[in-house]
Amino acid sequence: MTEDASADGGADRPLHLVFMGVSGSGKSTVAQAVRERLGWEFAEGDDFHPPANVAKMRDGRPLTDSDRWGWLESLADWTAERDGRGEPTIITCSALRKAYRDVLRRGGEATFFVHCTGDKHMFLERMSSRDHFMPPSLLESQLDTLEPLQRDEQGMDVDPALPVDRLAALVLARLDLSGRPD
Ligand SMILES: Nc1ncnc2c1ncn2[C@@H]1O[C@H](COP(=O)(O)OP(=O)(O)OP(=O)(O)O)[C@@H](O)[C@H]1O
Ligand SMILES: O=C(O)[C@H](O)[C@@H](O)[C@H](O)[C@H](O)CO
Repeated sequence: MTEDASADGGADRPLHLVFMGVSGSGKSTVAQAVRERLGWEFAEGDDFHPPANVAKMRDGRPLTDSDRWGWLESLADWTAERDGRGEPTIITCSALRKAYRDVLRRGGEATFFVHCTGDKHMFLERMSSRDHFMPPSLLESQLDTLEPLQRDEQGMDVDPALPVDRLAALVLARLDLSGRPD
C-alpha cells in the first residue's frame, strides 16, 4: 500500500498524475482515458525521448540510467512550468525506479503515480500485436529495472487486465475527482 493523496496535494497545489509501468503495461491507454475525462494538459513521455534513445530501443538495446536522466528532467521541467501556473497535468512515463520518480516529483509538490502492473504474458502479447518502436524483447529488461511504488510514495496500483473505462473510473474515484459526463 502507498500513501493516499488528496486531489490538491493538501496545499492547494495542482495535481500531477504520472501513469507509470513497464512497456506495454497500458499506461498511455489509461492516461488517455483519464485525460478525456479531466481535460488536463497531457504529455506522452515517449515524445520527450531524444532520437538516440528511440534508436537504441528500436535496436533492442535497453536504456541505461544515463540515457534516462535528461529525459526525466525534461518531463519534470514540462510539469514544473505548468505547476508554476497552477495547472494540473497528466503524463506517461515508465518511471521504473524510485530515483527516476524522485526526478519527476521535482515537477510539482502534488505528484501522484498510477502504476499499471500485472501479468507480463499479457503485456508481451499486447506488445506483439501493436505497431510500436519498442520491441517485445525489451520487456524483460524493463521488469528487471522496475522498482514498485514504495510505502512513502503517493500513488496507486491498477491492473491493466481490467477494461480501460473501469481503470479510468478507479483512478478518478481514488482521487475524488469527477470527470466530464460522457
Ligand atoms: N486495459 C486494457 N485493455 C485492453 N487492451 C489494452 C488495455 N490497456 C492497454 N491495452 C492495449 O495494450 C497495448 C499496450 O498499451 P499501451 O501502448 O497503452 O502501453 P504503454 O505502457 O503505454 O506502452 P509503451 O510504454 O511501450 O508505449 C496497446 O495495444 C493497447 O491498446
Ligand atoms: O524507460 C524506458 O526504458 C523507456 O521509457 C521505455 O519504457 C519506453 O519509452 C517505452 O516503454 C516505449 O514506449
